[in-house]
Amino acid sequence: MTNTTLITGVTGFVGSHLLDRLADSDRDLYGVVRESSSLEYCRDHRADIDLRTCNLVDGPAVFELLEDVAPDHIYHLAGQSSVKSSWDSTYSLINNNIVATLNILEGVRQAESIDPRVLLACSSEQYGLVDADALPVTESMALNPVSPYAVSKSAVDMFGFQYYKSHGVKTIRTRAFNHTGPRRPDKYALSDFAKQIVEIENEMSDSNHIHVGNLSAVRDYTDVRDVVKAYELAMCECSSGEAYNICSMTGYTIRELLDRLIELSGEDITVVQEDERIRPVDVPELVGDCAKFEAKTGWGPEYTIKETLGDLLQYWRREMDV
Ligand SMILES: Nc1nc2c(ncn2[C@@H]2O[C@H](COP(=O)(O)OP(=O)(O)O[C@H]3O[C@H](CO)[C@@H](O)[C@H](O)[C@@H]3O)[C@@H](O)[C@H]2O)c(=O)[nH]1
Repeated sequence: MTNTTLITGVTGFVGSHLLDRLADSDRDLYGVVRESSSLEYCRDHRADIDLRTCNLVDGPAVFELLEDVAPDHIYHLAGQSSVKSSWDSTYSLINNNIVATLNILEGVRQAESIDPRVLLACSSEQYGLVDADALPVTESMALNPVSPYAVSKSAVDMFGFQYYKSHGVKTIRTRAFNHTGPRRPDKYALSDFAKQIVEIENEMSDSNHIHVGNLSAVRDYTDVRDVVKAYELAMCECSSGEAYNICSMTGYTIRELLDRLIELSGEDITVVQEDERIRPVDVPELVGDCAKFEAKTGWGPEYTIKETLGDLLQYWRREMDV
């Protein structure tokens, strides 16, 4: 039995927080990185993480990596995660989300010497259009994806189920609802808003205008640090072949969350909607029910939304310290 964890997407937002969480564990840690990835974060946090360069779309390279590392835990976090840009990158999503996942599942199936648990990072976006009276959504809800991103994640989720049923690959499918926190890239709503607010605070902006998209959408936010805790619990305590929602069970409009960020800053700000930030379809309301996951692991979010938003602003203040 090995004691080896492999993390794909380790240099990404969620990957970096998972690394913070696992850094002091007694497990051997391996990370998969692309040629172009920035490695400083990993090296700063865990000098002895073994980083392997591998293109996950390259099947034979993935098979070789799995044989070589021989993990008993695989956190598969890598992939394209932006819903907004997915309408412009549908073909590359097929590769980076679906083919990459298949390579891992197939590699695990073919490898004779390993039988790891594989956490697949799936998404609430897969539920897509849900009737208001069906909220909060449970895992048994039908998937009605409306973005290319959500279609790709639905395929990842379904392959996870299929590989478990057909081949006994020990997949655990986590369906995380929205999450944010320090280090969140600014292509996502709250981090984008927090960055714009800090630019106004620092007088780096020509005006006190904040540019936004659709503020009426309702989303269920969890702090990324609570999400990676949930991922670790899912890996260690959840049942193979199952899907688990990870969420706060509370919905806010994006407008409410923007207002809270503005209030935390104290700046006088004018909100301006931009057409190019509006999506072809935006799921109106996504609030989850994570009773299944709670019952299995005892997990619940620890960070309040106020702490998360405050830490997000602080992150951008540090990043843009002028
Ligand atoms: N990005 C962005 N979104 C905006 C803006 N203004 C309003 N929104 C709205 O804010 C909501 C959240 O958008 P994002 O932060 O871009 O996240 P997402 O599309 O919900 O996707 C994220 O959450 C999923 C569920 O966990 C993840 O699966 C996905 O990878 C991503 O992290 C959407 O309804 C979007 O239309 C804006 O200026 N920028």
